[in-house]
Amino acid sequence: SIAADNGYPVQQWMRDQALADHINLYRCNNRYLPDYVINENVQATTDVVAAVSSADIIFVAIPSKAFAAVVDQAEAYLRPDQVMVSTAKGIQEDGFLLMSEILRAHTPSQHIGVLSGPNLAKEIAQKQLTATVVASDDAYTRSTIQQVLSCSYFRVYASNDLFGVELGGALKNIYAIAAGMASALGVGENTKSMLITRSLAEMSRFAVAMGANPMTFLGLSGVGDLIVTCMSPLSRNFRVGYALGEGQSLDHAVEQLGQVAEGVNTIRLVRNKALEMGVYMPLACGLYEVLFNNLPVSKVIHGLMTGEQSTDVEFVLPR
Ligand SMILES: NC(=O)C1=CN([C@@H]2O[C@H](COP(=O)(O)OP(=O)(O)OC[C@H]3O[C@@H](n4cnc5c(N)ncnc54)[C@H](O)[C@@H]3O)[C@@H](O)[C@H]2O)C=CC1
Ligand SMILES: O=C(CO)COP(=O)(O)O
Repeated sequence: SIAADNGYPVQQWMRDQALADHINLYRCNNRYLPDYVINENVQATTDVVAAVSSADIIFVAIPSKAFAAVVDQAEAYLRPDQVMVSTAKGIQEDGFLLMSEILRAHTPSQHIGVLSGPNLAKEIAQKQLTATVVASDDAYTRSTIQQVLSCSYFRVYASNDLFGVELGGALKNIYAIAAGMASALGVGENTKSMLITRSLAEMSRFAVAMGANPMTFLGLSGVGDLIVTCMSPLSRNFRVGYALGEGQSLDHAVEQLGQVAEGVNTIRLVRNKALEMGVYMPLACGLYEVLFNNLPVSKVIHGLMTGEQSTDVEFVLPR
């Protein structure tokens, strides 16, 4: 919609023909943003060939579980000169792949990027002042996305640390679940601050082990996205955590949400990967035990508070 507001013709691909017809007729997506008027430059379609074959830029905004399957449907119609950008914040279980890695493996594009940052969809729809990060190792991709998406309420900053930006978006969902749970349990502000800051330490430790630059976590896609997702009930991951903190089961919390909360799956994948790589992630591992092995939260908190006394910023004073 931002690209359309900026005057570019946009094709929005979706599976549901009735919803596509509704959007084209009434300029409105009732299910997600009933109060938002969709620009005339957006044409909804269920025809993947029509959607991708004439496009210069393709944003893939599909939950990570279905990301590769949808990209595969389009692959035969894609060209190397097209810019392909992922907006998904998750990890594919098979091969522990990031979305940029799927784009690289499943498309001929020479211009791959990711878009990530503190970007709650509902607030962007309200035109709240917002900033994001486009990450790519390709300067053309970065400048093209900055040009197409920047407007009076949306700023696009650039990075060349694709993995760092992408991992920031995926990993913060884990800690948003923890923060939602803490909020439901009525913890103090000191506690929330400790949780968010130690989450950042853990996220950046893991990302560095995966080849990312720790400095990226100082930016919008790191600390920025972590703050918004750990503090806002607009975050679906936060809401799942809140429901768990109120005593609901994980299945019930996810079912009640009715939308994707990537963190639920990401915890499992990251916890296993951390154990495999020997990366110390007490928060993610503790949350995993609560979610999947019914360990009482109080036990996890006790373990965390009495665990190893370590350093504050390990990139300053190593652990
Ligand atoms: N909603 C938000 O505020 C933000 C979401 N994201 C990320 O964007 C990704 C998508 O999230 P949302 O759009 O919010 O999720 P959502 O749950 O609100 O919507 C997902 C959409 O994808 C469609 N979908 C699911 N499986 C599909 C498949 N196999 N083929 C085609 N379409 C399929 C669903 O029908 C639905 O319309 C996630 O990785 C999320 O982390 C990133 C930034 C902000
Ligand atoms: O990534 C987001 C905001 O930047 C959206 O978070 P949720 O997926 O938790 O709603």
